[in-house]
Amino acid sequence: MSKLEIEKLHFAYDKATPVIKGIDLKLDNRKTAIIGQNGSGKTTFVKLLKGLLRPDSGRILLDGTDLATMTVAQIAKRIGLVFQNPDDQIFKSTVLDEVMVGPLNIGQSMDEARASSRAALARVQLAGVEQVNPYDLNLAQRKMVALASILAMDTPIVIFDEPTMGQDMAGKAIIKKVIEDLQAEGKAVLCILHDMDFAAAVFERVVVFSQGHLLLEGDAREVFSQKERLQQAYLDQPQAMKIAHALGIPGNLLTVEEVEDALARPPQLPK
Ligand SMILES: Nc1ncnc2c1ncn2[C@@H]1O[C@H](COP(=O)(O)OP(=O)(O)OP(=O)(O)O)[C@@H](O)[C@H]1O
Repeated sequence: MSKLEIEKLHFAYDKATPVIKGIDLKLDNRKTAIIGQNGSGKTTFVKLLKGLLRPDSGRILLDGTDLATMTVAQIAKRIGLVFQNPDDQIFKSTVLDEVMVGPLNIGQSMDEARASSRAALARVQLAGVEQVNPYDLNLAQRKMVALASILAMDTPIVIFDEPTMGQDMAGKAIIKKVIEDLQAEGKAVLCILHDMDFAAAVFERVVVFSQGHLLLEGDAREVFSQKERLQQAYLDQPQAMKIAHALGIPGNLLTVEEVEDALARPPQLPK
């Protein structure tokens, strides 16, 4: 598995207003969610990881090599970033041509790019729309096209910026499966999310950003159980955990399924 290590990272768009303030983080083999209120620096952080912005100080090591010494092409083969807004990414006039851009850019042959792009479209349930103009699809579908274009590149690290925004239950289920399959394939997955329920249901590790700092990080259950610290970052606990607490169910449950299981068990009588 590819390793991404972030050391004492600092960044400001404008020197007077620092945005990333000394972040240290190592990606490991756990699926990792980044949460944090609007403007806490999440998107800026992942743009730094992808080499789209350069740190003011600190280092990002990709498998031990400083990202600052790598070319855009070298980074593109190793790190895929699915943008929050697909329209920042889409510019071709057919879905297939659009998805093929990334694979062709990183050196896949025409045949390889066509095959990997068709397979990626099938993974996001868009088989059959290859010849459609992406702008004849709705926003949720365009987000899937943008996701497919990154999947087709088969990078060892995949970063998502708000993949579930604007997706219905079916779309979220597709994204959940994609993320779980990527992990099963040995890839590192990092995902910015506002949806605490999705983060709790899908991710093993949660990183909390607050005003450019890393406020909390750890296993999802442990992080989401820290209600007061989350409130400090203007974040809420997952719905299932709040319901479980309201019902007096112990154990900091993360998902509706865990609550259902707890309710189905016979009550524990006090000894
Ligand atoms: N291109 C830019 N130029 C100047 N300032 C920027 C730029 N992009 C973001 N910022 C500022 O940097 C700060 C962090 O923004 P960023 O988008 O990284 O936060 P975020 O946590 O991803 O927010 P959101 O959840 O709303 O996407 C904000 O104050 C934002 O206004």
